Amino acid sequence: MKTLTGKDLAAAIRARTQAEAAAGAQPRLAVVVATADEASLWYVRSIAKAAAGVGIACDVVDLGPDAAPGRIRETLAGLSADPRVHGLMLQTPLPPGASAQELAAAIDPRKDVDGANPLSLGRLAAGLPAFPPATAAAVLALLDHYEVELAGRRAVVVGRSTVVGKPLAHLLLDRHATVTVCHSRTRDLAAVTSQAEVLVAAAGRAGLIGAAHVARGAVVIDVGTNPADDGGLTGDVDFAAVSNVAGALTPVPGGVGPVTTALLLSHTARAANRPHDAQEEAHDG
Ligand SMILES: NC(=O)C1=CN([C@@H]2O[C@H](COP(=O)(O)OP(=O)(O)OC[C@H]3O[C@@H](n4cnc5c(N)ncnc54)[C@H](OP(=O)(O)O)[C@@H]3O)[C@@H](O)[C@H]2O)C=CC1
Ligand SMILES: Nc1nc(=O)c2c([nH]1)NC[C@@H]1CN(c3ccc(C(=O)N[C@@H](CCC(=O)O)C(=O)O)cc3)C=[N+]21
Repeated sequence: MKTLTGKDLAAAIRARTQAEAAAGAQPRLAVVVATADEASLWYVRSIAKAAAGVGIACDVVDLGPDAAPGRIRETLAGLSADPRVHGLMLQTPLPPGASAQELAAAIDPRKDVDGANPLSLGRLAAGLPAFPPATAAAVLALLDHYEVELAGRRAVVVGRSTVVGKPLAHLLLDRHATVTVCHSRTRDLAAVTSQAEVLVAAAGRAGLIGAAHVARGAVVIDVGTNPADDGGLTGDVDFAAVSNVAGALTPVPGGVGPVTTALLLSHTARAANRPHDAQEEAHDG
């Protein structure tokens, strides 16, 4: 069994991003936060730290866990219109009553480095240039880095969220995989996932994927980041059990997570240097 770590790939992406960031005006990423969720705040701190390391300015705009949806929307609209800001992301979760899907429509698609605006997902689905969510892009980047063949192969994604499962299904389809998406209403999950040659777990349920869910030799990517009893993080995959069956498996931590952060910054550098790259037809002018 091969362990597919993300650390070296993340470092390579950061090095490339640093060079790209140094090539033009300093890129700036704004992260809007309206939560007290510890995992989410950890991610924000790690984005800010990694940004500093590659020469990208990062503004964290913390509106507090009680922010009204209108206030979040106005903040996003203001940052969308601010020419100093190249990348803009709205952190989830959000306060009760605030819809990420609705609010993300206020993010200028050219600055939508985490692919959250419904326009970005629509363009992705239509095969048009757009920034995919950094997490979905990280899964593809890991598969490419380890030269995992996708064309013609059976891929199964567990999870259908707008940030991970859905965009990932489109990215895999684009690469000519035969894609099945599972969710909480899927009957006999193991019967479906054990057909996968490439299995991606993005359900947010610790240990959901056990040995019986995995075909011998399959490549398994674990997107889950669940709080563990020891205060650390654990994935959706039972690592010990599945490592006896899978051909290759990503660890948590140290797998998809670091690549996600690196790609968010890479998208920001690209948005700064080539603002029309991702959204050629979304805006005229
Ligand atoms: N490493 C990284 O960079 C990132 C990691 N994550 C992690 O990935 C995981 C998923 O995140 P996210 O997509 O936002 O989560 P959501 O809660 O939004 O979505 C979870 C999905 O999994 C499905 N699901 C839940 N339970 C089961 C089950 N028992 N069997 C089958 N499907 C199930 C849900 O089905 P239904 O639609 O029917 O409810 C839903 O589609 C989380 O652990 C999160 O922390 C997220 C973003 C980035
Ligand atoms: N709009 C939005 N987009 C997101 O992508 C998003 C979000 N909101 N809200 C929160 C979740 C969570 N998330 C993580 C990213 C990286 C790590 C990561 O790098 N984790 C380290 C380990 C961290 C540790 O050990 O504590 C690792 O996996 O190696 C974790 C979690 C992105 N999220």
